[in-house]
Amino acid sequence: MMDSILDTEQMYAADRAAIARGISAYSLIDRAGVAAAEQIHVRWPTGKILVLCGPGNNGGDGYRLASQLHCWGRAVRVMEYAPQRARSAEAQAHREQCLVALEPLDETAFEAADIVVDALLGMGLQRPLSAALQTVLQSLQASSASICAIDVPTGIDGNGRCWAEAPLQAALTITFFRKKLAHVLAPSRFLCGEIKVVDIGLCEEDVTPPSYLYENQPALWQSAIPWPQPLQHKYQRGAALVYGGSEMTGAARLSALACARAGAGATTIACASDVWAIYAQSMQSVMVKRWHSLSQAAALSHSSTYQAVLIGPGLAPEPSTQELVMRSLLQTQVSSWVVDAGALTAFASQPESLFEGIHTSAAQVILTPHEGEFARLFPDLALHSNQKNKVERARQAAARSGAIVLLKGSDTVVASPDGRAAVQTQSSPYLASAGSGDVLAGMMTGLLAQGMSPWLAANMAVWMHSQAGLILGAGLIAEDLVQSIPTIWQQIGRMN
Ligand SMILES: NC(=O)C1=CN([C@@H]2O[C@H](COP(=O)(O)OP(=O)(O)OC[C@H]3O[C@@H](n4cnc5c(N)ncnc54)[C@H](O)[C@@H]3O)[C@@H](O)[C@H]2O)[C@@H](O)CC1
Ligand SMILES: [K+]
Repeated sequence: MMDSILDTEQMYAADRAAIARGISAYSLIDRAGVAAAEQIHVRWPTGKILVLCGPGNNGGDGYRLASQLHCWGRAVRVMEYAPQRARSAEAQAHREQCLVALEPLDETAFEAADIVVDALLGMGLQRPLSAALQTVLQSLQASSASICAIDVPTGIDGNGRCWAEAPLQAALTITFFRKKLAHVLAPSRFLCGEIKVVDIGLCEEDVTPPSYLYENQPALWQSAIPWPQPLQHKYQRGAALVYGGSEMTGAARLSALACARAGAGATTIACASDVWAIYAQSMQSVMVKRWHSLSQAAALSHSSTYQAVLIGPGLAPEPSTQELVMRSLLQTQVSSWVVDAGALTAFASQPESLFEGIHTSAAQVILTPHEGEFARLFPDLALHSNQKNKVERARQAAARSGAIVLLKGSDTVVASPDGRAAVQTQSSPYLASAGSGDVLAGMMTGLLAQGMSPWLAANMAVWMHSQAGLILGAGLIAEDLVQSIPTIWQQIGRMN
């Protein structure tokens, strides 16, 4: 079973469940402190350590780890922020038992330390930082010390929400039991530096109800990979249809090639007859079908010739596209659909009709918006008009639309209407380039054509796309992503 990712509430609930089955709150801090000390000692075997302890249990972890490092002979100082604040009995007990002298916080000491441990605030952060605390963070950041955050870098909460003008940037973040949203979503993930998850005696059964949020890793979809069988012919591997636009013809061509390289046995582009020659001249392994009317175009997906359809790349966001989507989707016999790009924006003025179409259709649909397209379809869930985190926004969009929603970005989230969600945590900024999304949609369509479920195909395609970005790096263009798909397949093959 894969480790799930928790939000702050789920982590507090898991702590309570562990306490209820007999692990004391004191012992949780004990375990957290010792485990964190081990990580720090391994990562920085030498050097002077300064531990900054805040008023809550995050500070409690700080006192405990300082004692442990002291026992191992490390040079440790402990400085307290807001020592007069009331603290939990367990944090107070660890404070009283701290083997290192407690000093008031003194910013001038930062420069003398090689490693500063930030145990100021953790999951309990729930209001904007005071100006005084922000100044402390600024001096710390300006110092040459390496910063190790306990649980989360001070300034962001466990769900990744930022409460500081400039939250701390850590080199290492040590967290407990499971990663929290802050460790996987952007931009907070980038403030954590390297992330180490340590065991403090909690188990998955302590998470009730279970969390259905995961990191997108091969373990999520590996067992469902549609490896071709020796006796299969090309149509048994899966046939895919890609609707091509009349102006931006490159998009559907990229998608179709990615679809074929993702393993569809036969890929067809369908386009209006006046642009047929453009497609036909440039495609070789991909077939090109022409249509003369919208109803002819829609009818292509009314038979069971294809197992997957991609509609949107290169299509104009206009009423005719909306009509094509509705006409084809409502009577489709193709089981899996990807609706992307122009086919999403075409519904900007009436997204409910798209959702109604999806609910009515026999097909399972994946919507693949970036934040801009998402805002057009789900204005109330858009990034700047909704306080909720990206996972929650995508989950609500999936529930509303009845589709798998793949919300793109440096932390692409795939959310299913049934509540499952996954976050892609490894990605490359070079993927933000023209045509990259067309390749992603094509790869997904290719996997769907081979019979993968939409949930798994969406995640696997996102992972493959990210890997391609990481391997290619600077200088990549969308065409390179298509070319690199065989390399990614080889990489996946070696994992089996
Ligand atoms: N049983 C548990 O709850 C465990 C907690 N652990 C640690 O405890 C942390 C959570 O502990 P807490 O819930 O006590 O939370 P924190 O230690 O993060 O902070 C809570 C304290 O900070 C204050 N505070 C909140 N926002 C503030 C702000 N903007 N400026 C100044 N003070 C602010 C609160 O009033 C409260 O006193 C975790 O992040 C983790 O490090 C670990 O020891 C594992 C077990
Ligand atoms: K912290």
